[in-house]
Amino acid sequence: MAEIQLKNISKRWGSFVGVQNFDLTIADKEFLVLLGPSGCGKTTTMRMIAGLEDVTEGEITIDGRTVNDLNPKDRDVAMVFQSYALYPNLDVYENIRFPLKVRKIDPSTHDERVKRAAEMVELTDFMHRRPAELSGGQRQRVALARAIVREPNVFLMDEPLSNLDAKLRVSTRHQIKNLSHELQVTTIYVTHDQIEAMTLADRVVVMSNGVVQQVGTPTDIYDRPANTFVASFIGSPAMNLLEGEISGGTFTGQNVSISGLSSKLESNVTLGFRAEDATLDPNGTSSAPLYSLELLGDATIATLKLGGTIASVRAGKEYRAEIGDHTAVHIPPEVCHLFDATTGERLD
Ligand SMILES: Nc1ncnc2c1ncn2[C@@H]1O[C@H](COP(=O)(O)OP(=O)(O)OP(=O)(O)O)[C@@H](O)[C@H]1O
Repeated sequence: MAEIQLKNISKRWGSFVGVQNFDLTIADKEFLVLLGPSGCGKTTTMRMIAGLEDVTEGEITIDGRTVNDLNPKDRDVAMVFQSYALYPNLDVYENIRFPLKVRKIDPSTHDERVKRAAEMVELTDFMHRRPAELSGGQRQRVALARAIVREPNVFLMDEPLSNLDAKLRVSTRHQIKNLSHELQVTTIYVTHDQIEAMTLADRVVVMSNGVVQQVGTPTDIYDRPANTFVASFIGSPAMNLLEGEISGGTFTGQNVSISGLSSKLESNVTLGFRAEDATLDPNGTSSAPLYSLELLGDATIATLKLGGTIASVRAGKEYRAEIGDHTAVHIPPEVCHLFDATTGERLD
């Protein structure tokens, strides 16, 4: 059981703000992902929870106990880093066993615990290899097993997949998802990869410049981004954003006109729509030249020039056209997201 509360925590180095007023309760057994671009404060937040970085302001509690002044080793958290941090001269078995020795856990339990952790990450056949004799994926699994073997209250994972090649990332991601289901331990996972965030998280925290932009389930964040930063960070391709104005329920801008929108708004807005929500429809209301075409196998992404903006539309896998061809596009009003043109905040 481990509920973590971040009570308005901030981190400053001199006048530089790394993390500002982060306020969130992470439920027991929750898998929370901190997502954002490089330098947005994800690792700093995690290091404050681990006790590797002082908190400038605010309070962190784990199960109701304030841990601000507690040593990392007394917080009952296990960390997995992007660099596996294994001991090169110890074999897999001894690497996994290491935290049990350090914590002076009853030696008669070690063998069973190490074997169980190794089995969970499918390392049973590699117990007597040294790290240099393992692939990157296997090394990361040793690091995972070394965290699991401690049976901690909290897992903190900092970009654990980023040193792996694309295929291994996917299989290790599945393994982490499966492990987390099995272990039911509160986990905070840092990544800048939105696919990892969407596939692993119970809730995602999107950060930018040290500030939380939105907290929600992957579906919330995808379907109702709180602002244009989140809208353009989540989703591949990114959400299309068009500058324009709305009046009497009609948006006009970037050579596009869309009717049937909220008639309450009379202002400059940013209109967003996702590639899969628009169609290349011969009866579409707007026409635009094709800028590029990407064949993905299961679909084709057509990129159009809408006024001064490039926008992507997902078309069928058979779709073909020449660059420069004019294509009609249909953007139904019900798929549109509206944001304040100045602040970027969601309006509807
Ligand atoms: N010890 C430090 N002194 C001063 N600034 C720091 C220190 N550690 C981190 N920062 C700054 O704080 C900001 C947040 O860093 P942090 O490592 O948390 O970002 P991140 O989101 O994890 O990025 P990445 O994905 O690149 O790891 C960055 O601008 C970074 O340069």
